[in-house]
Amino acid sequence: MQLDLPPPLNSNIRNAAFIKSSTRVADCPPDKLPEFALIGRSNVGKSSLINSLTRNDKLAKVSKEPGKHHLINHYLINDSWYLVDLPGYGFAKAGKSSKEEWLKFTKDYFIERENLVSVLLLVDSSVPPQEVDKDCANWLAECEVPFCIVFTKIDNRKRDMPPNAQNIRAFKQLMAEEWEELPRCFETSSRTGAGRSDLLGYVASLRELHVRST
Ligand SMILES: Nc1nc2c(ncn2[C@@H]2O[C@H](COP(=O)(O)OP(=O)(O)OP(=O)(O)O)[C@@H](O)[C@H]2O)c(=O)[nH]1
Repeated sequence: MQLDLPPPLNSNIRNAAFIKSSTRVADCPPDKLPEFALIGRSNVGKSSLINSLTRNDKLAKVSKEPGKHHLINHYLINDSWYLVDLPGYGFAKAGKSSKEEWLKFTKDYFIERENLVSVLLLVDSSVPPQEVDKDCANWLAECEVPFCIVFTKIDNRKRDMPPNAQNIRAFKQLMAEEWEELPRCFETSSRTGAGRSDLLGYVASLRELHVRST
């Protein structure tokens, strides 16, 4: 029997453009196109990953100083879907009020944004598991927001830290204590491009499912 499926979407990125920064969900671009949001601790490498995926070093601003941006940044990919950079969480200098603000801000986004297909939760592989990342994963699951885990900086071995592969294993073990099944995990480096095509392929397959279901 021949199944009448749409042709698979191409995972290549041909063009990418910054569209706008929003301070409120209400100000985001119209929610007609599928979108994928990057979230993670401040400095985890969100902007670098956007630049690596799009092969455009100038698209998203890479920062030396953590926790500087408090905006929802929309990038239009191939004129057909969005990559969205959300403010980082868990930066050391943040006071209680800015943490609460972060929670409210991003929670609104997750609840209100109907075209959100999946969150990419970025976890820094160069440091041992951080409680705040596990909390974020649990929080996404509780809110029933689909997400995958993207380990970043696999090239970046810190001298005083355990090897990255060990940190990744430890994070998965920590999650496995509470989760029956782990979400999809990717191991990436924006420096070397490792994991890039796997992640783009996954995003393309989710977009295909999304297109079929709408
Ligand atoms: N070695 C290495 N360094 C990386 C990688 N990705 C990001 N970095 C570095 O990590 C730092 C933070 O990167 P960003 O991409 O600005 O991180 P961010 O999550 O967007 O930061 P905020 O906007 O502060 O939340 C920069 O110094 C990057 O050069 C990577 O794959 N390998």
